[in-house]
Order: sequence, then structure tokens, then C-alpha cells
Amino acid sequence: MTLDELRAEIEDIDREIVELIARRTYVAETVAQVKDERDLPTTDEGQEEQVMRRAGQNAERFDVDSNLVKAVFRLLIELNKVEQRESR
Ligand SMILES: O=C(O)C(=O)C[C@]1(C(=O)O)C=C[C@@H](O)C=C1
Repeated sequence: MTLDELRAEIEDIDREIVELIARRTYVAETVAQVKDERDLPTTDEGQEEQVMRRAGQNAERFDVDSNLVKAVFRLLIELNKVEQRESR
């Protein structure tokens, strides 16, 4: 494979990553509606711990650095909370 081909593959993957982030954020907006109806707080620390634990397990399964993957998920959770607070 040439460098250009490899970079085109990275470009495709990057678009998919952004699409997945958008999907995750969209679901979080729906979660915000449900929480609003039930008068629940935006932050659920127990759920965040589960998400982070799963992120670490998945990182190990795919042999990528678990601390870096967890850092990405910490940002995704924060992004969701910002979106949820804006939509409530
Ligand atoms: O599961 C929820 O209750 C969510 O709002 C989603 C989410 C997440 O991004 O995974 C975000 C905020 C909560 O503190 C916990 C988890």
C-alpha cells in the first residue's frame, strides 16, 4: 500500500469515528429527555464507572493502550454531559 492509500484509509476511519461520536451524543440527548421526565440528575457516577471499566476491557481486547482509550471515553462522557445540560 502507498502512503496516500494508507492516509485515505485513515481518513475513512476518522469519518466513521466522528459518525459514532455523533450517534453516541444523539442517544445521550434522548437519555436527557428520559432523565428530565423522571427528575434524575445528569451525572450518574455508577454508570460512568461502568462505561470506563468497559472501555478498559475493550482496549485490552483490541491491544491498545487502556489509559489513552479511557482518556478518550472521559472526554466522550463530558461531551455528553454538556449536550445533556444544554437540552434540559
Ligand atoms: O447513561 C447515562 O445516564 C448517560 O447520561 C450517558 C453517560 C455516558 O456518556 O456514558 C453520560 C453521563 C452520565 O453521568 C453517565 C453516562
